[in-house]
Amino acid sequence: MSISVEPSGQACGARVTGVDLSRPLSDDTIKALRGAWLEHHVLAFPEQTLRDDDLERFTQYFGPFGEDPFIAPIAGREHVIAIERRADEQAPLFAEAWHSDWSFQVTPPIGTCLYGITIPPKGGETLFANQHKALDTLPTELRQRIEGLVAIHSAKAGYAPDGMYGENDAASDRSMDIRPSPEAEAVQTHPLIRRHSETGRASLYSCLGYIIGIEGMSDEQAVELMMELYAWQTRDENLYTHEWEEGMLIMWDNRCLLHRATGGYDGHDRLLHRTTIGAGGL
Ligand SMILES: O=C(O)CCC(=O)C(=O)O
Ligand SMILES: [Fe+2]
Repeated sequence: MSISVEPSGQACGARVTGVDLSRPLSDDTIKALRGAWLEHHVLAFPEQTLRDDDLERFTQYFGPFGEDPFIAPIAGREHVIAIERRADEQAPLFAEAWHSDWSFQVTPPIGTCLYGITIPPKGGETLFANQHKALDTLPTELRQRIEGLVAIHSAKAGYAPDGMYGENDAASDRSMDIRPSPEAEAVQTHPLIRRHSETGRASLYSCLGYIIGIEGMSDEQAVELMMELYAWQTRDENLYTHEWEEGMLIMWDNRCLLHRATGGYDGHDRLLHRTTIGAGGL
């Protein structure tokens, strides 16, 4: 069996076939997959039949597990969470704001793996925005304004007790096991332009879901600048729309992508299992 990598033709993303992820992979295969991942930023492996053991083994080929706060792991697993929505669920959609996973951490996970178990017949695509491309094409004037700026990230808008998934959400019928905490008030800074820890390529690292301000700027100034930047980061030219299939595993690179969930599948269940890849020594 030889591995085939077929680019999506969009701003990032490739479909990988010719590899069975329910079996241990050779070092050569892992190396080839890592190379393809660094090149395409999102890899999609269709037609896999994976148990959580397989998902965990695959994840660890690329780094140690990340730390996943605020969402309880599924029963019997420390590092697998369920991204879940029932057919009749009325709670606001999870992860609909553009974000890079856990960007409020000191060292956010370099990647995320997501395996499609129950996939609705339509809707529920995951959108990705290539932030190398967004930076490379950024108008010079805007780039000059953000050069050297440092953003303040926090989980509080979502996961503090008074955040989106906190008390306001407590009476909702959300099926995901989200555990808000005062710890979500913590803040962490990251530069708006960052270098990728493996390729050294620069990208934008700005994230609507978690940024709460910019160092040295008033809130009004920061919001205005962030909105201008987001419009550019997520313009059509930078996007890849990922369409799910049951039995498909994807892995994406949080260092150079934003992503978000979409709805459009009311009346259908959706269930995926997720792990994160920590930075380890990177
Ligand atoms: O549900 C989705 O499509 C994406 C959810 C998400 O943001 C994540 O799992 O990190
Ligand atoms: Fe996410």
